[in-house]
Amino acid sequence: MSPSLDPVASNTLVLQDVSKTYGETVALAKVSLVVRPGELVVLLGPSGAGKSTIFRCITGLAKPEEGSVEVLGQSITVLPPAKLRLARRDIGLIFQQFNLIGRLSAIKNVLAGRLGYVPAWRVILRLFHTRDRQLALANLDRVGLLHQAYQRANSLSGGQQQRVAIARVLTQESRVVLADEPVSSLDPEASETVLGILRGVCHERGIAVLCSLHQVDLARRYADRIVGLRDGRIVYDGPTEGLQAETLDLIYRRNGAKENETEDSRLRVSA
Ligand SMILES: Nc1ncnc2c1ncn2[C@@H]1O[C@H](COP(=O)(O)OP(=O)(O)OP(=O)(O)O)[C@@H](O)[C@H]1O
Repeated sequence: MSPSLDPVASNTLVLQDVSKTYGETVALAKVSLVVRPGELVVLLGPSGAGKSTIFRCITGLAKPEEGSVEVLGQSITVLPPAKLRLARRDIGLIFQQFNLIGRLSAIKNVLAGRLGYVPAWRVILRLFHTRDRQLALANLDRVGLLHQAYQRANSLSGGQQQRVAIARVLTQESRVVLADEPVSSLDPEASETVLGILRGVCHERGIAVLCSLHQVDLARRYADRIVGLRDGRIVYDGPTEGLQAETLDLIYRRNGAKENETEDSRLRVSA
């Protein structure tokens, strides 16, 4: 079924035939994918495959030459700047390097998730409503950090900082979350904790999560669905069980797999 014809997906994240080039480099070639509410989709692909470009197209930071990107039914590719800013409120971002303000407490970082909702003067004076503070505390509790709410962010471990970043997107009340290599700088134990929480909140709150990873074993264990990207093209879209050696060869082009796969050689399994 074409992604845009799926009635559930029309309400979350839909990319259809998205192409993006940088000079001679084809970063994305006719990429179509859907992330539904409460679904954690992991993007796998070697360096340069186009994962970050997908994220930039979804947030409107990169403009595709062709195709459309829809977030919660709004077409990001054609929104005027003021409306794009509003639409971005629905897109929570989780980065490899956490992007917290280190000298501020965990709760102040989490409250930053409300910035799109409160007037600028309240932000400058740091006057958040009680409801916002309660929401921030509840979300810190959800990620297991309530007792560290007033600790400076830069005194927390990497795993704890990433959990603060998750609490921030929950406080933003984003219905779409993009996580760009969220565990790349974490040790194995913290990686498991962070991905477990991300999957938990995705399922509990019906958030559509698109998450890029470089660790195939983690993708297998935490994803609801895998999208494999190679040279800007989707070469696999299907369940985690389909991530066998043959599929990994296609994504990572190992064992002498051909340099130029044709359209027919792509493996596309419906989820
Ligand atoms: N601003 C840019 N200018 C020129 N080329 C770019 C730019 N951004 C990305 N590219 C190119 O587009 C292709 C896709 O890059 P992208 O960063 O999306 O890959 P990636 O899968 O996120 O890689 P990584 O896993 O290393 O982060 C690469 O060939 C890259 O060099």
